[in-house]
Amino acid sequence: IPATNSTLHKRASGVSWNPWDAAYQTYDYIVVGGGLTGITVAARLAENPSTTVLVIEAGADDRWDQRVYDIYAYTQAFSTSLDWQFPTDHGRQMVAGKTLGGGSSINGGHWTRGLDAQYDAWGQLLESSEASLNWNWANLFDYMKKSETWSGPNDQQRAKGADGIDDYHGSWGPVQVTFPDDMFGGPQQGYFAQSMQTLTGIAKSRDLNGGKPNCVAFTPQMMNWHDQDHRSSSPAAYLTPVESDRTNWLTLVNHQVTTLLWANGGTDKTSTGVRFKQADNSGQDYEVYARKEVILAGGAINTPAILQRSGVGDPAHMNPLGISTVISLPTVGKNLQEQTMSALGANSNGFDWGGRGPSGVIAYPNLYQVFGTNGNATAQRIRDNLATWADSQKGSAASKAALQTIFGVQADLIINKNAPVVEIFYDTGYPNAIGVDMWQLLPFSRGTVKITTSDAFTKPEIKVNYFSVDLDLDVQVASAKMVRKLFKTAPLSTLSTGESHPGFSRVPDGTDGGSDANWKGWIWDTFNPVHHPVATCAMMRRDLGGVVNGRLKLYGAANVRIVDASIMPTQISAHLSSTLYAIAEKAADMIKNGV
Ligand SMILES: Cc1cc2nc3c(=O)[nH]c(=O)nc-3n(C[C@H](O)[C@H](O)[C@H](O)COP(=O)(O)OP(=O)(O)OC[C@H]3O[C@@H](n4cnc5c(N)ncnc54)[C@H](O)[C@@H]3O)c2cc1C
Repeated sequence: IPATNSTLHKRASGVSWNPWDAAYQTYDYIVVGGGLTGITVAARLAENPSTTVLVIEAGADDRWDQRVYDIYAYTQAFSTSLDWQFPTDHGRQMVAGKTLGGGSSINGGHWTRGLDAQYDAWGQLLESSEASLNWNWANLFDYMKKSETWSGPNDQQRAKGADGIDDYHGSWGPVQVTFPDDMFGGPQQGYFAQSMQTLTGIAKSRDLNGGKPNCVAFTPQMMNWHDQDHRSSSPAAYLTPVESDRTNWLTLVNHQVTTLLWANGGTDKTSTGVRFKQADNSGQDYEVYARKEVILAGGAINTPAILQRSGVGDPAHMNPLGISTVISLPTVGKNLQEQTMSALGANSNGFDWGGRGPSGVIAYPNLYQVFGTNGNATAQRIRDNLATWADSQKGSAASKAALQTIFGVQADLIINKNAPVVEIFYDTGYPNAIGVDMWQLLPFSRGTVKITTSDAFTKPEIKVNYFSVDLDLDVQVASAKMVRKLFKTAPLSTLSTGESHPGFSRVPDGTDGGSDANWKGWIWDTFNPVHHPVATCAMMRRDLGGVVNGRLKLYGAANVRIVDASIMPTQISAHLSSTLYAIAEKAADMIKNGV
C-alpha cells in the first residue's frame, strides 16, 4: 500500500543519493550544504532524537577516496570534481570543497586560531543589545574546545619540536587534533623558527592556539591517530560515528539546492523549504519542506549566490535577472575578504628532511615585525588613509561610512593590539626543498560575489579586487623581503645554497633586498588566493552592511539562519577551521535553546 502520509513510512537516515528519500517530506531543519559547518550544526541538532534534520550536499560522499581521507594527498583534489573551481578576477581560481565535508575534506588540516581581540571585535560590530549573545573570544574559545579532542605530542614528536598546552584544547570533542606520526624530524622546521626569532624578534610559543598567535610555533593538524593519521573532516568527526544511530538525520548527497521557497506575506518572510535538483543538473526539480528553520551552510561563495537566486539581495542586481525581490538586502555577497599567497623557495644543501611531514611550523608576525624600522610610519599611514580606502572600496560594502567604521576596528587590531598581518608558513618541499608560503591575513581590499543569471548551475561572478588597497600589496612586498632575509639568516641559511624562488635574476637583490617595483611585478604574476573567503553575509549591525544578526538570523526573515564562513565579519589571523567549528557549535546551541 503506498504511503499517503510521510508519518506512515519509516524515514530514511544516514547518507543517501536517492532524492526520493527526502523529496516532498517535511523536516524540522533543512541544512543547505554538508560542509564543515553544515555537518557540525546538523549533528548537534540531531542529538535530540525527536528533531528531524535533512542536510543537502551538492558533492558526493567521497569519504572512501584517498584524496579525501589521506592528508598527505593534499592538493590532489584541486581542479577535480571534488572542487567547485571558482573563477575569480585576474584569472585566478579559488578552490572550494564540493564533496561531503566541503573544505574540511580537502583542506590542509592545519589547526590554528586568531587573536583573542579579533573575536571580541566581532561583538563591537553588532547592536549593543546583542552583547549578551557573547560573540567574543572567551565564549568562542569554549566552543573551539567543545569541538576538539586533542592528543598532545608523544616523545618522538616532542623530540622533533612538537609541543602544546593542554589547557588550550578540548578533550571530548569530535574533531581529532594531533601532530603527525611522520612529522619531519630534520633540522629545517626548528631552524626556521630560530631564524624567524633572530630576524624579527618574534617570540617562540609552545602553542599558538590560546588566543595569542603573534609568535612562531609548531602547529598540530586535524588528523586522527586512532585511525592511521587520516584526516579528521567534519563528516569523519561528526557524522561517521553516529551515522547508523541517528535515524532522525538524513544527508542527501549529489543534490544541489537551487532556491529557497517562501511563504506569501508577512513582514518577516518565512521560508517553507528549498527546491533542489541533481547536482549534474539532470532530471526534475524537487521540493522539501522545513517545519522550523532553513539553515544555509553553503560556504562564503555559494551562500550569497543561493540567497540572490532566492530574491534576497540588491533589487537593482536581481530584478534585471528576472528575480523578484523577497527581501531587499543589498549587501548580500558584498564585503568579501580573501587573502593572497606567494611562495618563496631556496635550494637545499642536501640535508635530510627526516620524515614526510606535513609541514607544521608557522610564524605570525605583526606589522612592526614585518615592516621593521618602517613599522611606525606604516601604522601612521593606515590611520591617515582609512577614509580614502573606505571610499575606494565602498562599492563592495554598505557605504563609505560603514566601511570606515569596520576599517577603524581592523586598524586598531593591527596598530594597537599586534594582530598578525601575515602568515609565514614553513613548507618543506614547496616550492623548493626549503619553502615558505606567505600571505597577508587582514586585507583592506573588499570584493563581491554576484550571480549573473537565475540559473543555479552557472557559477557566480567573484571579484576579490586583489590588492585594490595598495597597503595590501605593500604588506606582501615587505613580507617577501623579510623571507628573502630569512633565507640568509642562520641557522636556516646553513641548510641552503641560496634562494631559488623568485631568485635574484627575477628580483635582483641589490643593497635593499630588491626594489619594490620588481617585487610587485613578481607578486602580481605569481600570487594565488588562499581559498579562505569570508564575510559575504556578514554578522553585523544592519547599518554596517550586516546580512545576519548576532543570532545568525537573516535580516528580514523569520526562520532562516546562516552558519558558515560567510558570516565572519572580518578575517582573522589564522586558518579558519577551528573558528568555524566554534561558530557552528555556538549556532547549534542558540537554535536548541530557542535563542
Ligand atoms: C584548499 C583549502 C585549504 C585550506 N586549508 C585549511 C587549513 O589548513 N586549515 C584550516 O583551518 N582551514 C583551511 N581551509 C579553510 C576551511 O576548510 C574553510 O574555510 C571551511 O571549510 C569553510 O567552511 P564552510 O562550512 O563555510 O564551507 P565549506 O566547508 O566549503 O562547505 C560548504 C558546503 O556546501 C556545499 N554546497 C554549496 N552550495 C550548495 C548548494 N547549492 N546545494 C547543496 N550543497 C551546496 C558545498 O559543496 C560544500 O560541501 C582551507 C580551505 C581550502 C579550500
